[in-house]
Amino acid sequence: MDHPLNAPHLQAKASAGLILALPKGRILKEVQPLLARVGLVPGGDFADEDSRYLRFPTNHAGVDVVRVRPFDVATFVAHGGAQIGVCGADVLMEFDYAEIYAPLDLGVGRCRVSVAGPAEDPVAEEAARWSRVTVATKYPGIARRHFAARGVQAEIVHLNGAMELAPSLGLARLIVDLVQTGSTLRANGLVEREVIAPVTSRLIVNRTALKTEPELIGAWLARFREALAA
Ligand SMILES: Nc1ncnc2c1ncn2[C@@H]1O[C@H](COP(=O)(O)OP(=O)(O)OP(=O)(O)O)[C@@H](O)[C@H]1O
Ligand SMILES: O=P(O)(O)OC[C@H]1O[C@H](OP(=O)(O)OP(=O)(O)O)[C@H](O)[C@@H]1O
Repeated sequence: MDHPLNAPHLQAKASAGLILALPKGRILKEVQPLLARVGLVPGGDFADEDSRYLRFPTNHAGVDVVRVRPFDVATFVAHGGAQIGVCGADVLMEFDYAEIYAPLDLGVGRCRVSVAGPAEDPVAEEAARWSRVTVATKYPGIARRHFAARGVQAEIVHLNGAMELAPSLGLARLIVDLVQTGSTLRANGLVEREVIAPVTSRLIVNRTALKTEPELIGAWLARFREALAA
């Protein structure tokens, strides 16, 4: 009974099923030390990246972890399939789900979402003054809203990766993508034109779950908050 989460009435609620959605890939690696500090240890085949299992038990009875694509974490949490998740601010901006509350900045997955274009395209520098632009991106919502805010209509080419190829192959004049070191842009002859927003990963919560299980979910939030401060 060392921690409030071990209180029997909360364990009983958790055994009804609390699900934490974690993103596959780079964020999962970066968030593992935080999970360790939180004291949440996924079990089963979780450590095996090749495992075909998608849902894993943890050391807390009734708390399971699901491992999904980073974009899908937000959708699982927004629809209440998972009550808590870890998700990039880029994904939250893209979907803008009203059902998601994002109270904690986890400080990992630090990058930015930016507009980029060919280094040798001087016209791209004047994109802000165009009335229409073509933009290749996996963030159609962010791109459309960003350009619409200044009265520019963006014609979107929706790609799931390798956006950097789009300008040289004639799909679009500009791209909207994540930039960290800038080396992917440089390697593909592009330059960052404009930063749309800084990005870090957030702990996200389904608002309805927080209302119906304030004690249980509030206790987990407190635990993450303490682990971040430690
Ligand atoms: N270069 C980067 N530096 C820091 N954080 C990043 C970087 N690229 C992506 N991220 C963050 O990590 C999250 C997941 O990105 P990642 O590249 O692992 O998956 P993905 O390629 O979007 O997923 P999928 O495999 O489903 O296409 C992004 O939503 C963003 O928040
Ligand atoms: O500025 P940089 O440090 O080069 O980082 C930016 C790159 O990182 C991400 O790709 P990632 O490595 O995740 O590959 P993916 O999009 O193909 O998954 C992003 O989509 C950029 O391409």
